[in-house]
Amino acid sequence: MSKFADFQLPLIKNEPPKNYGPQSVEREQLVAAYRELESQLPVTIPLGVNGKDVKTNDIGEQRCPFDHKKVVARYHRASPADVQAAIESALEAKKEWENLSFTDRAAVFLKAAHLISTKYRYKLMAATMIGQGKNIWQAEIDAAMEIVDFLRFDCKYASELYSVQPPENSTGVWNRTEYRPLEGFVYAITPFNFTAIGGNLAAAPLLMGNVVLMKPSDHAVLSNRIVYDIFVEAGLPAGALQFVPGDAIEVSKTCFNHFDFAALHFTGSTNVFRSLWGIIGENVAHGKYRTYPKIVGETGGKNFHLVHHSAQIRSAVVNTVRAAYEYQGQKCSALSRLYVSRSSWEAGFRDQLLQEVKALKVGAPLEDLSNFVGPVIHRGSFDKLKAVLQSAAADSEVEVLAGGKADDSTGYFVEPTILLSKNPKHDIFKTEFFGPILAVYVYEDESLEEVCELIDTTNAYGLTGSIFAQDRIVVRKLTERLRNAAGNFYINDKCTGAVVGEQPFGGARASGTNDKAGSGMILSRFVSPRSVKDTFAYADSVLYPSNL
Ligand SMILES: NC(=O)c1ccc[n+]([C@@H]2O[C@H](COP(=O)([O-])OP(=O)(O)OC[C@H]3O[C@@H](n4cnc5c(N)ncnc54)[C@H](O)[C@@H]3O)[C@@H](O)[C@H]2O)c1
Ligand SMILES: N[C@@H](CCC=O)C(=O)O
Repeated sequence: MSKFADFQLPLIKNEPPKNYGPQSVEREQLVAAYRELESQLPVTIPLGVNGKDVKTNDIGEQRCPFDHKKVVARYHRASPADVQAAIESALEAKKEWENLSFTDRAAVFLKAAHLISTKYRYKLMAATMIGQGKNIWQAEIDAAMEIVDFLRFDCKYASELYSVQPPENSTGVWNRTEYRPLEGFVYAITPFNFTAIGGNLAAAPLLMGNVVLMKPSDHAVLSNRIVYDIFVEAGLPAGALQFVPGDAIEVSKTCFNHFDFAALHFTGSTNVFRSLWGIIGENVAHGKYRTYPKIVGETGGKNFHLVHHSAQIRSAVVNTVRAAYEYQGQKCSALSRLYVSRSSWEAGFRDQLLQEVKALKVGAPLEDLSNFVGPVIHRGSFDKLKAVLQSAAADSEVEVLAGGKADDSTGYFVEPTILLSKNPKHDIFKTEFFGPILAVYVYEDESLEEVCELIDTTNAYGLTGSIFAQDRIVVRKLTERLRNAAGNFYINDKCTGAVVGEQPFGGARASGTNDKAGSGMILSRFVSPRSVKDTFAYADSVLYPSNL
């Protein structure tokens, strides 16, 4: 592969938001795209193997969470033989894909970003709204802005990584570091809740020259397939990315049993990730793989807001409501435990919080644009959340301050709920519910150290957290004290809404490997660097001076 210049990437900037206000062009175009997609349901989705659509005899259904009778997609499910074929054709495609220059690989993803920002923006948003139950704004920040940002910033970070070269060359020597793609294939498993994350789980390793098998979440097959099609339209060669929806355990088993399995790129729940790590670890112990697979996973959270008595109350309330209830609390970053000082609680926090939460409208995204809270994703989630509400209502240690009801007559709707408890070790402060349920503990103003200890040790997670305080000395102390409690830490802001290029995202402890999606750090997990020493001097004596 000849090289005649060091090309510069175009200036990489965040995708600007559109605002979708009344009478705006973007609102009109989005609604039109939504209606068009709605008229085409159910969409048939084949596998994408070696660049070809493959149909199987095994059909799965993705249903609309706010209207569960409506089938959004009928998707073909891969058998073990289909997955095996996908792996072999990915390994075949690898030779050409990894030998393309970085410029050409980056061009594919910059073009995909452009296509999503323009031609496919509203289609991808509509699929995310109908399939995953997002309202307009939540779809815009995910299926338009964040995915475009991932694709563009990945190119910038990859280019920066490639430029990291050994700082020293002895006389007559040229040292170089080559960032080789992994030997084998990458297996990407996507979550339901972010179209952008699904896209980036495939795109990040692909950009570094890897080939990828993508198993979409059963509840995001439509949006994930549109992303796959966009990558292909942008010039991704056949076979570099294989789209294999199917039984999660079966598809994974075939991947994990393959000698050339080189990396897992996962986003989803903690328990699933732990079990996958166990399977891979066991296989490693039996020498099943060519190389030690990389394991990259972003998982659950039980994220906190800590409101100090010096906090500006109104701002802390507004941020609390948004963080807990946007997208029905189904962001891994969502707020689910609030620790508020008694004086703030009594000086207006409580009343404003209740007033705001009771005013939140619940319903389908386009039925009424003022609906702030939509449906939870599926029957399993609805049943689990309903059981949490029932047990809270019967629990003498818990007071239901707002919400508490659930209705699945048309869609999976759960009321935005506030649970107050005097027991800070209650399960409501420990378990990730992944729904619109906020647990509240009111602490005495003078017990700041005790509350920090609670935040840090009550559960196993370490994903996101925020502190609200105007007193700068307190801000400094809390920032130090809670250093390991969150991988994304916010001061006087909500614990959701990380922006690629601004706040690389991820947490440690039970929340994941903290490789930070939307940064160069994660890209470095998908390469196997080679150090090359190129010597120009001739050797002419075996003995060293010290041997003389
Ligand atoms: N930390 C982050 O960056 C981040 C981002 C988004 C979501 N999440 C987490 O994801 C979870 C919600 O997403 P979800 O409901 O899609 O999670 P999930 O764990 O149920 O599913 C995630 C993916 O794993 C697959 N899967 C499920 N069981 C499997 C098994 N036994 N073997 C192999 N694959 C399996 C699913 O089919 C899906 O594709 C929450 O816990 C949330 O906190 C974390
Ligand atoms: N990056 C998103 C969360 C992604 C997880 O679901 C945020 O910061 O809110």
